[in-house]
Amino acid sequence: MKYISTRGQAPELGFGEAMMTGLARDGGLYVPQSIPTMTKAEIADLAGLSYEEVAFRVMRPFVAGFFSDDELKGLLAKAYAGFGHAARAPLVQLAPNHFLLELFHGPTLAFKDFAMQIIGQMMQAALAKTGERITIVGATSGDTGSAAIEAFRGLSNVDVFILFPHGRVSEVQRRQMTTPSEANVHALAMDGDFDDCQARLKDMFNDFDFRDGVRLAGVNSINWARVLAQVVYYFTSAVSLGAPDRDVSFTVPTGNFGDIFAGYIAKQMGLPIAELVIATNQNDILDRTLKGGEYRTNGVKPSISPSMDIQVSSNFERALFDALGRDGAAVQGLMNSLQQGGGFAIPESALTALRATFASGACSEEETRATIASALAATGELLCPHSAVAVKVAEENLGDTPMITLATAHPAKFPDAVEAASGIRPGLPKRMADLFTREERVTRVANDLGALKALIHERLAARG
Ligand SMILES: Cc1ncc(COP(=O)(O)O)c(C=O)c1O
Ligand SMILES: N[C@@H](CCOP(=O)(O)O)C(=O)O
Repeated sequence: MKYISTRGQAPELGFGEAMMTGLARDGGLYVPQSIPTMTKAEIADLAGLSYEEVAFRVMRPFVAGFFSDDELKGLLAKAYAGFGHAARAPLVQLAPNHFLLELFHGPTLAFKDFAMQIIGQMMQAALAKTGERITIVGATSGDTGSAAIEAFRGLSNVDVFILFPHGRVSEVQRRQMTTPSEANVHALAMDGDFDDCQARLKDMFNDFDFRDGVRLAGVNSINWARVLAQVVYYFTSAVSLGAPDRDVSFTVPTGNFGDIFAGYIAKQMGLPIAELVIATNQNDILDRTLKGGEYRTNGVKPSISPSMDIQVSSNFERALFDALGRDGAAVQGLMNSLQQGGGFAIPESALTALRATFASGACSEEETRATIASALAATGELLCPHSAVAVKVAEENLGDTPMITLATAHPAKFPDAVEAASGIRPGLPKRMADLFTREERVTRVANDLGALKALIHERLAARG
């Protein structure tokens, strides 16, 4: 399996190199040269298998040539052993044709654990083969950061620097990132919003002296391996509702577009997905784009679903690449317009292709709060604000096809917002009971590339 860049100018890589590289050297994102498909019979055979076994069958063709079957099975077993639910991603029914896929039973209580736990295992196995040491820098609006720290804390050959927007993540999210005491964990609270954090991360990747000097690696969804691991739960949930003999649709709370892009890959692989519905909060750039044809940023507005406070949606580039007929030069042109002018118009044929796969809807702050309350009253399910955004948009898109809505975080990560909406203050699991009394370790940093690079160099030198 070979991987190519969405901007067409970076070298083709195998799975291991693409995973360790992160951002392509032309600024693009790696995608498989072609998508392996599963037959109807192969999909039907997934029924009744464990999550790990489905993951093995779905991921295997993408990693073949880098990990042997036995290695992959071993890594998957370790990755999901720490999840707090035997099914890993249980499906609960909300209404006759509406199901909720609970993706918050991992160690940090968000869907990010599904990919981060296996990427942690895969990267460690890759490093063991080469004896290298790497520096991970991640940008987070709250959940990727803690999941990355959890996956890499305490390793002697990996340093993890996490940039999060100062004052714009929940207290639980912040403490998950600032209370680990391991010396290889560096939490950095940056002035600005998530888009600024992600822009500085990409700047670091595009500075080859810095990138090569620190052996920079990325664990955001710019890393193809992150997207790949998220494809699996589309299969487990759809099969449990009758796929491949029955179509299903998905509604996905969306920010950086990694999760819904994983659904798009599942569909390409042959899973019968009727609709993929993008659900946004008041940062509705993707909804506006799908409806109006113009991708234009208008400033990040802080919301009660802070992990989705994103306007520059990194993985949308992967969808555009396909919609533009895999024309890397065309993608590069649009990305230049985004960087220089804050947006671009999507060519008509690409827009038609996007609309053939994706639907969309946006949910206001008020609607988010009302949905937390109404879902609790109707079903007993206490939703986090991100999941509530998706439930609201899903409800507007219900039809004859079963709808699966992704619940991406545990409500206890956002206790203030959930309590204000429902009157119930969700509690953290026992293993996290001391989160609020643990000592925090965090460095406040400016939105300044030079200063960030200097700080990372300084920390690495101090670690020896
Ligand atoms: C809880 C939660 N829901 C939804 C999202 C959006 O996912 P994506 O960025 O893959 O679109 C995020 C962040 O990515 C998140 O942390
Ligand atoms: N919502 C995310 C933003 C980063 O997304 P990623 O999937 O690209 O890592 C977060 O919680 O950090």
